[in-house]
Amino acid sequence: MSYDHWDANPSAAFALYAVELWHEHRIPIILTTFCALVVLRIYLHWTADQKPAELLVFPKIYQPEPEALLAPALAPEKKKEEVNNTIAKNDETTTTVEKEKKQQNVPRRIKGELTRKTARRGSSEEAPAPKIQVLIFYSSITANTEKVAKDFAQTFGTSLAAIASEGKECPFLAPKALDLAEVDYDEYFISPPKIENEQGGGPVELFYLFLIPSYNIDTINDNVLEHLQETHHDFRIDTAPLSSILGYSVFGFGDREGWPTEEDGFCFQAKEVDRWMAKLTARKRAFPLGVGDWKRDGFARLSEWQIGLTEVLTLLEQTGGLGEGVAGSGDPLESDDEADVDEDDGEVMFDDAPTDAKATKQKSAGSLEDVEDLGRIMDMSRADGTDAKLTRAPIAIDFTTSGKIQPKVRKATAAIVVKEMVPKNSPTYTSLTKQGYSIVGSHSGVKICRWTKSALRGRGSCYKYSFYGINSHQCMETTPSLSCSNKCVFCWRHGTNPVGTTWRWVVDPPQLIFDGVRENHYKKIKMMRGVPGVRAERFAEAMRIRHCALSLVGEPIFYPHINEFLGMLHAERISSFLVCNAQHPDELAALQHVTQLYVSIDASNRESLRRIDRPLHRDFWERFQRCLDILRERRFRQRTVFRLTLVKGFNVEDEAEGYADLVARGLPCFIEVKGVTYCGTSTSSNAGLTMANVPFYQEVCDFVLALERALHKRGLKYGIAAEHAHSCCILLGSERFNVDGKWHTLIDYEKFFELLEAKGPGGDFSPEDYMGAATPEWATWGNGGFDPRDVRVDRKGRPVEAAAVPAEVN
Ligand SMILES: Cc1cc2nc3c(=O)[nH]c(=O)nc-3n(C[C@H](O)[C@H](O)[C@H](O)COP(=O)(O)O)c2cc1C
Ligand code: SF4
Repeated sequence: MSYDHWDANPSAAFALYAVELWHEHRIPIILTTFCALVVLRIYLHWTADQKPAELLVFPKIYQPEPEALLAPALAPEKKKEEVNNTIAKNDETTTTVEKEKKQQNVPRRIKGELTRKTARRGSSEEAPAPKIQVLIFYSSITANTEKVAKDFAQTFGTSLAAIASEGKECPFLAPKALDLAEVDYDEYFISPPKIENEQGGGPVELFYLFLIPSYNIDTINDNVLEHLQETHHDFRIDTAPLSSILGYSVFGFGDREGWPTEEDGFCFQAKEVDRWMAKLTARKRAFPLGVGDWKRDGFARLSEWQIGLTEVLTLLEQTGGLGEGVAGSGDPLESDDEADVDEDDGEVMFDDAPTDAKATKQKSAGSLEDVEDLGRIMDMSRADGTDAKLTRAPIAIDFTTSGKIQPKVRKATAAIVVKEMVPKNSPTYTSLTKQGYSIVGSHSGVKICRWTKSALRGRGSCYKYSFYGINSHQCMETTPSLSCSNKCVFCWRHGTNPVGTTWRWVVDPPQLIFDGVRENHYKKIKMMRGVPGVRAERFAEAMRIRHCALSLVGEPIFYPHINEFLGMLHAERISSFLVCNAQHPDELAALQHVTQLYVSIDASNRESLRRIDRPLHRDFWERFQRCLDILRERRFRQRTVFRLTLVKGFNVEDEAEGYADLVARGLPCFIEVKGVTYCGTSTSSNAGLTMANVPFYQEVCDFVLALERALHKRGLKYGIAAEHAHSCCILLGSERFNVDGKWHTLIDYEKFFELLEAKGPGGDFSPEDYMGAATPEWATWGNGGFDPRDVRVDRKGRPVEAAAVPAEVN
């Protein structure tokens, strides 16, 4: 290359030189530049990690003030120093101006959770937890309630002070008693007042209690009620303006001397306050309405109510809510109209569907999983301390032929693939849980019956209260075997229960079943806490099961460890009414003492029985008769009952004579006759059953009179002892239970347990040994059988004078 022209044209010469240079050294130039860029990139990346908050794309509005970035506890100097340090560090890579700009324009990067302004109750977050202020509103004319309210505030305050979770400050402020004659209604009942936390800091949430004596004369109560009602109806105000309070509950004082029943006005104003508060709070009834007679049980009832409330507030403190369940618990799935619930027929179904949905989502389990479950169940049983031999199931028991029990032990391979009767992912499980059953283990179930709910609401117990003195709200309805060997046309189990003649499933240990059914029963009772009309007194009583009806669905004596299960009930002084279908004579013969032993007598002859019960056993009639013989043998050991279910067109007409023959064979202590309940399911429709098959109460009466005549004709000493028209049910008794012209159908339960404890489950004692007091007059034949203490309602919940409503009866 020549450089002669440098002088003539230096710029052209330089360009020429640069091009030449490029051509000669372009590879090292490119590589050097590349390396320099890589180094720069690494450096920038590294410095970016050091300053994560500096994102350049957000506008200024998201930029918090520098002070806000710093902990409020820092001293101003320290804050300034830190800001300077941050800026100085940034200067290493960018200009100060750029740094400040970035500092102001970027949002703070937040790591972890947002800090809530209000800390959740029981949490350890920084913001002060809200305090709970219990306000006790009372009215009082003759000053009784005023004194009670003031004392109550003291004692309740003491119980609340003991509630605080471990290591945490007590969330409750001292309860305040407020006289409704002095408070400004607008301040408390149009919207909850803003209450100052006297202990300083943190918000205050409110819980309302009411102590209300009733007066059928004009008093302050009328003003209060009028105000509550007007507030609810005021179109300018939300219909539930008090929905932000935590909960409420009402207790009423009254006088049974002047106002013996609620229909007569006992505690009527407390009921009214309860009703309006439910509306104003959007059903935040935290505990059922309590009522007490000022002169008799007022204080006992009040202290029960207080115990219940303490439990509710403990739950509130721990979870922040009133607990799962029905209206009043804050459960959003509840009916949104209190009146609807008030007017239903008492049937509140617990839909376990979410669980089902989960269950159905589970992938289908194979036999291998069943084997694992079996292992699990056995392990659990041993952990429980249950006798290992009780868990050595599965046992394959052949129920298809009668004779001495011969458990057929199958080949080893068959035992390995043994399945659960009702696996969680089965349609049967889904269907049963949708109907309100809780499935326990793999073959047991528990459900709250309609009468238990009815009794909790003071609307009457089932016929077993009238006949045998059983409180329906203390009755647990359960079965240890959901499987049955019949497919009765009138079965209200919706045809979903498994059927079989042989136990071919996993056998759960009795302790697992007992614990599970008890736990689920109580859980369902607790869910009734917020239901309108539930009485605090009965609710408290219901938390102690006293009776078990082993009759829910399936065949209880199908369960191989039924005697052990009964032993567990009796050990807790829970009486047992066991209903069997007269198809398992061997198991019946092996059955130890139960409080009352039922055999279903669904027909008087072979053909009728086949049509009605649709039995799976080929030798059903022989089995049936053998069961009657066993009952006859046992009549001085067990309190035996024939249960006749009348289905018009199937087993009523002209069958009284046939039934009398069966009675002559079995000689039961009692005969219960009831009209069938139509459940309207496909099972019943498929079986050709319609409402026309349901007998009227008068028809049941006619049948019973015909049966009585037929019995007398045969020289059998039976008479009509009691009735429960509401359930379409009538009881005939052996004269053994008629003492000096008075029927004694009630049971002395305490005596039964004493005898059992003294003589053992197979001990020698007779039904007369635990015969109870005389049947109450109102329950005897001709008097209807409805407990005068309860309020009779029709299916809409309206009080009625007399009704014969066929109902679910077990
Ligand atoms: C005039 C009068 C009317 C009453 N009316 C009823 C009533 O309708 N229903 C009821 O259960 N109790 C009724 N009682 C009973 C009171 O509710 C009961 O005595 C209550 O404990 C009074 O509370 P106090 O002293 O706080 O006012 C009535 C009492 C009086 C004196
Ligand atoms: S109907 Fe049956 S389960 Fe219900 S309360 Fe009466 S006995 Fe108990």
